[in-house]
Order: sequence, then C-alpha cells, then structure tokens
Amino acid sequence: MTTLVKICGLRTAAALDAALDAKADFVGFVFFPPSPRHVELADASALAARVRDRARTVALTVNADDALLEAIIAALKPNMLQLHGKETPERVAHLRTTFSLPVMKALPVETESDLAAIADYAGIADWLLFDARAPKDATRPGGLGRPFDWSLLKALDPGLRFMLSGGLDPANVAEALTIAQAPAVDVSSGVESEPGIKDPDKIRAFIRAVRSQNASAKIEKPRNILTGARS
Ligand SMILES: O=C(O)c1ccccc1NCC(=O)[C@H](O)[C@H](O)COP(=O)(O)O
Repeated sequence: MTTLVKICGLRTAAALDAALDAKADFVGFVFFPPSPRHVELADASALAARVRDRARTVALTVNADDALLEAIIAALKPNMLQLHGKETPERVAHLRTTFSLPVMKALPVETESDLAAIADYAGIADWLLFDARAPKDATRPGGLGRPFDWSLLKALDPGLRFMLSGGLDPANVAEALTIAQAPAVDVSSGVESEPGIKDPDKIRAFIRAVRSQNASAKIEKPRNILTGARS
C-alpha cells in the first residue's frame, strides 16, 4: 500500500518547492488569520501556479462562509476543500454541491467516543481527516503538533478514505502508520523549525520515512490483492 502524503501549512515558495520536489501528494494552504500559517488571498495564486499538476492542492478553512470560500477558490483553484471547524454534515454537503469540489472534513479525536462522528460524515465528505482534539483554550482547532492515540483507528472500515494527522513527524510517522494503517497522512508542525516556518530537510525526511515504512510493510506483510488484508 502506498500511503499518500499531505504537507499542510505551506506559505513560501521555498517550502512548497521542497514538498513538491519530495513528491508530496497533497499540499495544503491555511486560510485562517489567527494561524501562523495563514496565507493571504493575494499570495495564493502565485503559490498555486508553482504547483501546476505536481500535487493536489487543498484549501484549509475554519467555519468559513460561502463568500470567503468563493474568494479562496478563485485565488487558489484548489483540488479539495479541508473543513477544519465545526461544519455540520449539512454544511459539508452544501459546500460540496455549491463549489463542485471534493471535501475533506476534519474530525477531532481524543477518545473512542469521538469516532461516532464518522457515521455522520462518511457518506457526505470525500475524505475524513482525524486530528487530535484541540484544548479548550487553543487559538486554533488544528496544526498544534498534538498526537492522539493512533490505536483508536485500528478497527476502522478498511475502505474508509481518511488521513491521519496530529503531531506526526519524521521520527514517529512509521510507527503511527504501522498502528493505524492509514491510507494517507497529514503533517504541519512536525516539519517546521518553529510555528509557521517549514524546514525543507524535515519535509524530505518525513516523506522518506513514509516511503520506507511502506517498503518495509510490503516486504514484511504483503496485502491480499482481493481482500486488502495483510497475510
Ligand atoms: O495549521 C494551522 O495553523 C491550522 C489552523 C486552523 C485549523 C487547522 C490548522 N492546521 C491543520 C493541519 O495542519 C493539519 O491538518 C493537522 O492538524 C496536523 O497538524 P500538526 O499536528 O501540526 O501536524
């Protein structure tokens, strides 16, 4: 299984180029002014132009209204919307139809009971993203470098399209993948030298760690091509 990799919170051409050169599958841009990774609309088009078709672009927003989303979509022309706030299933369905774009809904996870939300969104969102639940006093709902118990995801339907995120970094992503068997991973803080400042070496190391975990998982436990189960 090849794990897809999303590098989130890119703000500069240098960091974006590092992610693209290392063959990230998705590159994420945050449109949320309180975040140290916030991208101004005026800068979004130039960043998108660098991507061309080398990766899929994701616009991350938090409880954005239709007008803001329209402006972001006009500037970035993203391949997917990431909704990282308290968007209801009805709101997710509305945005998916209104903007004709795939949508990824972020779900906060702390305990097993948080997984009940999967049933509400799985048939509506194209992707789910599991992130650690932010503390009540946090200034943003994600991008906090905070992990959760990856073993909570062990029993998920193997067909569920989800990204594992929250506190991943080059040193722990292999273990996280071995435990959670995620089809995709998403990282921001773990490839930074400080909040909002991406480190190209860490981006490369993260993607290398994912690729080498995939290679060793293939050698150790080949998947049954019919059932997807590991032998
Ligand atoms: O990155 C932010 O500042 C941010 C702000 C508001 C909502 C979400 C935000 N980030 C989400 C992500 O970057 C990832 O999807 C995920 O939370 C992983 O973040 P990290 O734990 O920093 O790797």
